[in-house]
Amino acid sequence: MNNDIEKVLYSREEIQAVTEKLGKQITEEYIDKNPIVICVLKGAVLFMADLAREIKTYCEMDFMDVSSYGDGTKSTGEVKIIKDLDTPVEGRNVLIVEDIIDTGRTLERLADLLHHRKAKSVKICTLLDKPERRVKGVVPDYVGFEVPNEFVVGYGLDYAGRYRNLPYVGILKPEVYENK
Ligand SMILES: O=P(O)(O)OC[C@H]1O[C@H](OP(=O)(O)OP(=O)(O)O)[C@H](O)[C@@H]1O
Ligand code: HPA
Ligand SMILES: [Mg+2]
Repeated sequence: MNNDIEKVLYSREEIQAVTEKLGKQITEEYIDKNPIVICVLKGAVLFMADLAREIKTYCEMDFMDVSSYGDGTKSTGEVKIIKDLDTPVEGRNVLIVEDIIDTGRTLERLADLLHHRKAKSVKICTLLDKPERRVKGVVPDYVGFEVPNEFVVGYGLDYAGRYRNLPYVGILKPEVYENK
């Protein structure tokens, strides 16, 4: 599995350090606000699990399964909601946790939906931001790292369902997906 990686971009230690920093900022901002922290499945699951332990104030967690990449490396353009939230968001402060913002389509769809449901505030925390590929005007409030315009995997991010379990984020060798 490690042989399919061209280059490690962020090590486990670097991810841990940035997650602690983001957790501190989020803790300060959300003290006494009891936010609903929403994990966007499946990619954000590892980041959510680590970030949540760095949020040192009351919060609730919920999960939403959204998919637009299927098994490929290109956005299909269609954002499918596979599992919705269990918690009503009306009047609540909501923090969306993502692994990556790429075209911005997923986040735009989600943020619109939460505003439509009358959330009091909607903010976004993403481990990775790939601004070069943006087609929608989504601007995250908390960002771990800005990544180059490459298909990255690991620490939750997949190609065709694989590599989510890598403890680091790396660039996948193009031959891995070009030979498909
Ligand atoms: O900004 P965008 O171009 O919309 O891309 C970002 C989204 O794409 C990935 O999800 P994916 O659809 O692959 O689902 P997954 O998390 O289950 O892998 C990623 O986890 C983000 O949710
Ligand atoms: O670079 C990426 N890697 C994995 N999944 C993704 N979903 C959007 N961009 C990416
Ligand atoms: Mg994916």
